[in-house]
Amino acid sequence: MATDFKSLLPVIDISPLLVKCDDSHMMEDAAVAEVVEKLDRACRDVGFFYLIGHGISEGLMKKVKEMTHQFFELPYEEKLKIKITPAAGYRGYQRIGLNFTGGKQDMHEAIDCYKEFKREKYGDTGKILEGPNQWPEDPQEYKELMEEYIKLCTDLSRNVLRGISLALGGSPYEFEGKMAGDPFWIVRILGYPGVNQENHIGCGAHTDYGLLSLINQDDDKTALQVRNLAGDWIPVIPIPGSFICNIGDMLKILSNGEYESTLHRVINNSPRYRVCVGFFYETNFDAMVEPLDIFKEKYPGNKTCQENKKVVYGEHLVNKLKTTFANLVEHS
Ligand SMILES: N=C(N)NCCCC[C@H](N)C(=O)O
Ligand SMILES: O=C(O)CCC(=O)C(=O)O
Ligand SMILES: [Fe+2]
Repeated sequence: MATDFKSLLPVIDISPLLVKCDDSHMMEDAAVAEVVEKLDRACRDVGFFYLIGHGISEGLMKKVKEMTHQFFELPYEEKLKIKITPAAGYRGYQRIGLNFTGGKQDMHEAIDCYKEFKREKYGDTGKILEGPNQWPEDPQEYKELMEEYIKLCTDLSRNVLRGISLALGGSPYEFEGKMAGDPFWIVRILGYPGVNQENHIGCGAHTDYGLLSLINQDDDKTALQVRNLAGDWIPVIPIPGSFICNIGDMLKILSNGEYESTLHRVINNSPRYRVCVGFFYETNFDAMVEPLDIFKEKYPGNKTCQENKKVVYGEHLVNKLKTTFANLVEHS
């Protein structure tokens, strides 16, 4: 059963897997097999882990956060130039309190971005997300930096998922091809004001929606919390240069419930402003997601998941958007 942990999340050095990630016999390498074993333990016990040795430079990760701080420090009117609206495909800047989780306002502001796609590519389901991303003009190099960063995070996520696919007992490629050969992605650029007496929930308890999340958070504040089976909230103390990785709802379904998407929330108790950039690697937007045959065979005991779960990823995302932005109307 997942989420049975007490304190520190596991730390996984993924570098041996990255060296061999294009070799279909990667599991024959002892160092790769060791990484895969660690991924299995982490995904089974916690659903969250620190990722190190991932090949994205600490300099780039820092620059992304520094520029994000610069953006959120701009005057409100300036930020509103890229305001999120339904007409803009729910892409762009949202003020503090616009995002709802579990029916409550979240104390964060954000820029939401989604992979861009051709109009009508995903029919009626995809329509509400159509539109180009809205990048700020200030800081000037932000768009370019983020596009480079997104490319690196996409490649890294695919490779980490090869390890997770092996960890579940599949080939390295169970989360590619039909399911995620054309992976959708989400980027949330998040800013959390320093501690505030009234409501200090930066982001309420939720699970992430897709396959794998890569969280790049400020090094000097602890705000993210992960819930274990006992119901305790475990703080995720930052490790500089690491990503926090966690499993999303689609991976839970595809794995036939063998791995779970773990609940987490954010409370910035520091007096200082915190930023975090979340990259969310998802299945294909139009994938019909249900437990994979191979994992139904391997884990036949997991009946609840098999019986209840079958969802088109894009519909899952759009449903989440509708509750998250129930207050967002054209003229707000
Ligand atoms: N793509 C991700 N992970 N987004 C999470 C956003 C925060 C939770 C959201 N308001 C909700 O209610 O789901
Ligand atoms: O701010 C964080 O550390 C995590 C944010 C988060 O959980 C999310 O956007 O899904
Ligand atoms: Fe999350």
